[in-house]
Amino acid sequence: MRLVFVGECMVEIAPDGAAFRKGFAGDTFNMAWYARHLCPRDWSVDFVSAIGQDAISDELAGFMTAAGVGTRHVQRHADRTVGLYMISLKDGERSFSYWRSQSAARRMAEDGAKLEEAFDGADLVCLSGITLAVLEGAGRDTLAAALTKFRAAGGQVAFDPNIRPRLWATMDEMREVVMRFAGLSDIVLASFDDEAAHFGDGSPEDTLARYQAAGVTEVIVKNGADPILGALDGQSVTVAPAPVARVIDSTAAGDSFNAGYLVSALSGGTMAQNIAAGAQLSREVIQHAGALSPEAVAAQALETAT
Ligand SMILES: O=C(O)C(=O)C[C@H](O)[C@H](O)CO
Repeated sequence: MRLVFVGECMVEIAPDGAAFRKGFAGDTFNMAWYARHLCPRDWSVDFVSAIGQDAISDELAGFMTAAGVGTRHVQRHADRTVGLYMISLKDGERSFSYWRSQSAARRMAEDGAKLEEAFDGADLVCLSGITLAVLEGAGRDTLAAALTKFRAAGGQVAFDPNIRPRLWATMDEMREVVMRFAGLSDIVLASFDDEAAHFGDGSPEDTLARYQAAGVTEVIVKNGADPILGALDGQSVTVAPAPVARVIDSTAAGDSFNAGYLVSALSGGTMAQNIAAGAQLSREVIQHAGALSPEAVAAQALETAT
């Protein structure tokens, strides 16, 4: 299997006791990182993005490579560098501050031929609403064309709308772009609180129905600590996640869920198994600080083995 994730990875400044810890993260990279840790060794996981040519960009590229995520399709731009974000925590619930308006990643979809080359031969291409929000110029159209070609050749597209209002010029634009790319996707992994707040959905079933109406065959509606709803080809399931005594940092809850779900699905799991795999990893991740947690991966492996 070959999995390709498209998006932006930034420097992450995460609270660590009274100090802060520097890391690297960004929603689709988080998915790639967790997928790489979960999937069989002979699968490949690649990241498509753009970074700079400075020291911090070199460090980021080295971090990706060390994690086993392929950087062959990460472009390097001399006149830009990587974005940065900081996590603030209140009772375990995260909020973000961003310094990314000029990041290199905004230029990742300038060249359609490069995208097509990156997607060629992949089984799954995964992107998010954040990927779309940051693209400059004609990037969205270029990406849409490459995804269309990839699907026509038999590939599957997974999409998490991951709505970050501050990254969009207007909410109308966000809604239009999210529904356009949902229409180019086979799998949508949505979060009910975002969808309720920005699309006015009254229930997870409303979210499911809206994406099904856009032509998506596989829809998952995550819902925090509440039951997760999934539907594939008209059959739906609901899975209740196990409760967590204390949430330390909810950053990457949805990203890790997606990784667990997608690796399980590509391994031939049933929808209920795939949702359970996603929920189990996400449960570990929110009990650790920062987006990327080797401890959460280790705890997940232990739980799976026992
Ligand atoms: O908010 C973003 O753009 C990020 O990618 C930062 C976080 O790692 C991500 O949101 C967690 O899901």
